[in-house]
Amino acid sequence: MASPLLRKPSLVHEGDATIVHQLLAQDTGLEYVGFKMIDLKVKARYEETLTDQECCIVALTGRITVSEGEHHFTGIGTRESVFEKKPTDSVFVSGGKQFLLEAVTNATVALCYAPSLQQLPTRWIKAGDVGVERRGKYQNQRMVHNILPDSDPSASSLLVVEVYTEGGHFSSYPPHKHDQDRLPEESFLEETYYHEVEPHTGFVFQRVYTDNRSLDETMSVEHRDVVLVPAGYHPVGVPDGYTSYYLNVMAGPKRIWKFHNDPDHEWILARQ
Ligand SMILES: O=C(O)C[C@@H](O)[C@H](O)C(=O)CO
Repeated sequence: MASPLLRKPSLVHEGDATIVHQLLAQDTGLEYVGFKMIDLKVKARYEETLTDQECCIVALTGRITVSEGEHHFTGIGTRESVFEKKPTDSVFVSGGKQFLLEAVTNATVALCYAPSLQQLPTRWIKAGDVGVERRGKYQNQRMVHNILPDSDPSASSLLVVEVYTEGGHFSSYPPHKHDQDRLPEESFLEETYYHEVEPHTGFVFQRVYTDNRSLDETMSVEHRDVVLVPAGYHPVGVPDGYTSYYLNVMAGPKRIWKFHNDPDHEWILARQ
């Protein structure tokens, strides 16, 4: 039986847009994180009015114009494939506002949602301002694009990152979790993983498990699948020959990413 945490692309046509994923509270049971993935053909338009959620619009591939009120960010987006491995542009919009997307080329756009706790200015998060971070060693090396990290005060509850993991490597590893609101040791954050794999016929493995194993799901994840992480450790392993990309959205009661490593595997970090 398929895991309830693994969501396959659904391809629902809505006007000019194809909704590849729509994972809102009613679809997932998540309280804080929402996610949509949308494909737009050139010249297609997609409009949305935010209520109590803020949104980070990530120009995943292709070029789009994003308009909100008097703001027009024209032709933003930097890549034709996420596997060009360069940062892209995003736009942050607070709750209560309306935005319009117009595709300048064929485009794929991620809409990342979390509760809007404060009205904040609409902001173009420029590709050039996205922090690129290399983490880990040996087969634990991976590259992270920090689109909306907790050090950036542009959002009230959203956190957004992209991660690249080469074949034969693990990321989100050693396994860590952030499912207890007990700062300063750990924060409570739900998380979604939107995965892409190059070549697209590939797959990765993701395990989501808690200390007492009341949750313990190991999933074969394919190109464009989403994995929900309501709680627990959530490592990703990539088979040889394939490259993994994922986009993470995180949110919880406090906008701090403070994770707790699985003590059984934390020794990985201490290797010389
Ligand atoms: O460092 C990584 O391998 C990426 C993870 O930190 C990932 O963004 C995540 O699990 C966040 O909680």
